[in-house]
Amino acid sequence: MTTPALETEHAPEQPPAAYDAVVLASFGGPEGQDDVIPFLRNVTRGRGIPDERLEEVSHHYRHFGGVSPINALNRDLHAALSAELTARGIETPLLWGNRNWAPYIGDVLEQAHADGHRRVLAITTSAYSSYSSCRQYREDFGKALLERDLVGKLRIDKVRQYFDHPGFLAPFVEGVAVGLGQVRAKLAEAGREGRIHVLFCTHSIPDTDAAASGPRDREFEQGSAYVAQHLANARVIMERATGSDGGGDIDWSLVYQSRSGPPQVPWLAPDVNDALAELPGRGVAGVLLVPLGFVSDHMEVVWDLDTEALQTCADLGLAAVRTPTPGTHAAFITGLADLIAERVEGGPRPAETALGPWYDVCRPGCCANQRRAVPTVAGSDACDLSVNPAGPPADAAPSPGPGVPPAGAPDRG
Ligand SMILES: CC1=C(CCC(=O)O)c2cc3nc(cc4[nH]c(cc5[nH]c(cc1n2)c(C)c5CCC(=O)O)c(CCC(=O)O)c4C)C(CCC(=O)O)=C3C
Ligand SMILES: [Fe+2]
Repeated sequence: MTTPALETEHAPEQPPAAYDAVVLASFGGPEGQDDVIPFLRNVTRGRGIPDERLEEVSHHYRHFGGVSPINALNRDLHAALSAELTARGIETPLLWGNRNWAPYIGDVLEQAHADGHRRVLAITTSAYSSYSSCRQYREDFGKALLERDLVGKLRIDKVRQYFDHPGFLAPFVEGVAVGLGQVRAKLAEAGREGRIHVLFCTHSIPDTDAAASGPRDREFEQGSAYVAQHLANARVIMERATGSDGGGDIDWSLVYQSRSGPPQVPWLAPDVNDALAELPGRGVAGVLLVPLGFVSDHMEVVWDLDTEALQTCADLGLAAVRTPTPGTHAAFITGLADLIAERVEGGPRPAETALGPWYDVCRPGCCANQRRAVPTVAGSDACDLSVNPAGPPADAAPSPGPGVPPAGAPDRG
């Protein structure tokens, strides 16, 4: 018997394989008023989010009857993607499970194993690289395998982060092109003149998570793969959406939203509302809000942008339009099916920025935000359960790099 290597070098690409099932993995959300608090407890367990923040966020959900839009959106996405796979002759069943609400990913994986599946491919509703948007999914898969005694019995691989896949970008290019026309029309209707500014909006994350995003052995703009991926996307989108109509002089910036955590902990800034407040003084009369960080119109979009940020625009006298998320846009569904086909049948790995195509197998320590080694899947980490089926060795903690919080920092499993 050979001892498994601690830092097994996998290629960033994984050869195509005969998967028994594909699992669409998402965040999950409450489905009624009674679910709101249990859901928020699931999300924030052990993560040092202040009670006042939870209280505030609970009102966003209560405002919509305690129902997050996310589960219905995922059911639609699941139906559209299943139909697309079937139409292409890919017979692999598409399952759906969430990290924070039923159907829980652990239950879905356990059932998949009971149904005879041995190797599954995960695809998440998260496009970029960071702890929250990539590694936490890998850790939750690992936890599910450990808790359900499935280590070594069920293998989970993962589709690469698809921030710069053509199918994810196309709906934004279209949205910005159409949206700029809508803002211009609003200004003309009001007989107003002034510049238009495009705000690309994404989820804020702690500065330490931003610095730890992506593989440790690569340098990124602003020291963060998460930030660099958004900036690279914004440039491609602006070029494509404005290239032909002379709008190339339109200013844009990347801004952040939905910050939580204690105020003394630094998170990516500026907040979208603070950025908006600066614009009228710079001669800006119209604003396009582009939800670049999000896959569908879930709570972060319908509350933080459509409710709060659009109100800020109204207060400031800015004409504003929010562009669509990819949702079930045909190009996005085609793109997700292509990403799955890439792993089932092989084929090209398209990417629209110089940063990608991203890794099928995450590099050691990629997006890790704790000193302790947490079991994962779909990586070349020492703690990857497919590399070390016995679980992470005691000395497998990734060496502390930039962004790794000191020992004793809140556990965010
Ligand atoms: C990068 C990122 C994405 C984008 C990528 C992706 O799409 O996956 C995202 C998506 C989402 N975040 C969501 C909801 C929440 N996120 C929270 C808290 C946090 N998010 C974080 C990051 C992200 N989150 C972080 C660093 C925290 C702090 C706590 C921690 O370190 O984990 C909290 C706690 C309360 C609060 O503080 O807001 C809630 C309720 C929902 C569901 C929405 C719905 O119900 O429709 C979705 C899709
Ligand atoms: Fe979140």
